Amino acid sequence: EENPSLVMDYYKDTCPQAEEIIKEQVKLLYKRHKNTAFSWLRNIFHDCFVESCDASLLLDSTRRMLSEKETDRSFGMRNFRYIETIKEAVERECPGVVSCADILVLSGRDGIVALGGPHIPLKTGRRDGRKSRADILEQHLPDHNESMSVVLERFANIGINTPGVVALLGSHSVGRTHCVKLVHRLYPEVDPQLNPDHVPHMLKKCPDPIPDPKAVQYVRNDRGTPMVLDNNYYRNILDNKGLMLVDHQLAMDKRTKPYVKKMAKSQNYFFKEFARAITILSENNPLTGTKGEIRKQCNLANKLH
Ligand code: HEM
Ligand SMILES: [Ca+2]
Ligand SMILES: [Ca+2]
Repeated sequence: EENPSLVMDYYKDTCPQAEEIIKEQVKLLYKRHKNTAFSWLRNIFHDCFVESCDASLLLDSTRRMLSEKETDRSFGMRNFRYIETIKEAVERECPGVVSCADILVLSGRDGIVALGGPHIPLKTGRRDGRKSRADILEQHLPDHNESMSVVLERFANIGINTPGVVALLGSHSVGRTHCVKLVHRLYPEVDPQLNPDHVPHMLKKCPDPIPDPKAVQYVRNDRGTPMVLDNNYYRNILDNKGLMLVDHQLAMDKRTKPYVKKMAKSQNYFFKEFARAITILSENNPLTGTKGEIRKQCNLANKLH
């Protein structure tokens, strides 16, 4: 078949331990560096949303092409070297069998669990792309102060509806945002839409209108439960404590606000919509069958002979 679909447990005959090994590695890494779980979750968005879940995100720059990782939209992304740790563990057991694209998605799934989120059964069988998609990345990934209309439209393009978008942005219930992405809300004057109780904290964390690019200055996305993927994000944004403009808009826009309120009230509803949307995102336009390849190392396309 030309375009086989993703299936549950694709590796059951070729590498039955694959999902178990990935889960174990995600747990071990999480013990040492809690923020790896944030990265695995964010990776699903940045890889899958730009045309395809093909691990193009993980490729290093070459002489001919800029990596996706090095674009401004990928600002702050981290822990890529630990994806190689997971890949190496899988390769030791089953060399050349499991794609980086599947490892990226499954580590994201297991990262969500580490953060207290739902367990989401996901299909596998993705293969790895051979080229960076940095050139078209901005056509897909919204900017942090994009309008809600653009955001909703871009997600609709891959089949994710409004409650799905609201749920996915709940990922900003964990992790951090660097001051470079926030200073426009603080200087030259403070955005009057920001909760005045939240402003001193933000000013303390981001004291310079032009942050020193080398200083690691950031604000935690959710001051209440920064390490937990929960519905506290929705309470924050309803309380005008959303850091990015997109977060704030989500609680203001009449199309999204009803879902924000519903998710603020019900963690169950948030998790249900989140699981549904992650599933759609993770199945966006994968390479299957004979397309692409199984990379040996996640940061490099294989050498062709
Ligand atoms: C309109 C859509 C979105 C925009 C504009 C956006 C933008 C951003 C920005 C600017 C940051 C801060 C990066 C930094 O300064 O270090 C961030 C962090 C993060 N985003 Fe998003 N995001 C969006 C949707 C998503 C989605 C759909 C997910 C997951 C499925 C996600 C997961 C995360 C996570 C986990 C972090 C924290 C990363 C860390 O602490 O290392 N985001 N996002
Ligand atoms: Ca990709
Ligand atoms: Ca939280």
